[in-house]
Amino acid sequence: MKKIAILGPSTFSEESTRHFLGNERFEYVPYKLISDVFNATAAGETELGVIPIENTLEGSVHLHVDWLVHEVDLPIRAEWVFPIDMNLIGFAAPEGLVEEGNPFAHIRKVMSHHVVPAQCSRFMKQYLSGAEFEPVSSTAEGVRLAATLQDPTVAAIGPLIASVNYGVPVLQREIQNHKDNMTRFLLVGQEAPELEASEQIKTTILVTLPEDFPGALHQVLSAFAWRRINLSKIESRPTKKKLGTYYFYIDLVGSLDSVLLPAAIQEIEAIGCQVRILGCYPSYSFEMGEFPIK
Ligand SMILES: O=C(O)C(=O)C[C@]1(C(=O)O)C=C[C@@H](O)C=C1
Repeated sequence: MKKIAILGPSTFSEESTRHFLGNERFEYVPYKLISDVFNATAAGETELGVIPIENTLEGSVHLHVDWLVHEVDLPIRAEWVFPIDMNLIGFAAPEGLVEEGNPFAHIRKVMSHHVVPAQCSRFMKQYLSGAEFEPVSSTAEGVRLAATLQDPTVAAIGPLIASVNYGVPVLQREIQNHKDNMTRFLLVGQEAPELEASEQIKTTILVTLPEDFPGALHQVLSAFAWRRINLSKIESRPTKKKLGTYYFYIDLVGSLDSVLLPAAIQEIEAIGCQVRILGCYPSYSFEMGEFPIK
């Protein structure tokens, strides 16, 4: 059975991976940090790893993009987009201590993953302004700690699966700013797993522009534009080699097996761009209701 490294246990990473890849075919190995997920996969402890890469409200997780680009050589094998419903998880105020207008005023500390305050800022401002936020390694880790403390003044924000698995009640469901809060996850690894075909294939490339070439980015974009190749994302990141130099991280809708995409890549290489292919992979969305297991 192939192993998949995930941030976990009981995290959104685990919930989303189980949704898309099921419970039977893979063994899920939980790691405390995303850097451990990258390292375990790169070292061959697991064949594959799952990385949260982008959120509706927060945009790209730059740290994870940088790891993928600079620290490891792990091709992208699939991506999926999963709805993220955040829940306030903890213990109700002891009787007599419930403040009028705010049932959560007794909470003095909230623990969760550091990306969470941005996703729940409205609720936190309204109900948890008197609480200190303590970042921990994952949303589920906050719930685990709350379970060990059994202290009504300490709560967590995380997934329902963590509330169930650690036996800490949900105080308020769906506290994220937007109903459609989504996170995009990447499946990475040296070995390609057997997955069901998806209608949507994506290719991710890194492009470094030649120095002193006016209009180079324009030429790169036009190589895709006139072939009607859709860019679903473009982002510049520092090369980390020289101040002021950047590469472009580009997600393209299309396959390397098509005629047009390799031709566009050849064209931009011809003007002196360096191109690194990070992966060509199926993309799954929650709405498709697909389980990409063969
Ligand atoms: O802490 C978790 O539950 C995770 O799986 C990590 C993570 C992230 O890093 O973005 C995944 C989805 C949510 O956006 C919040 C946290």
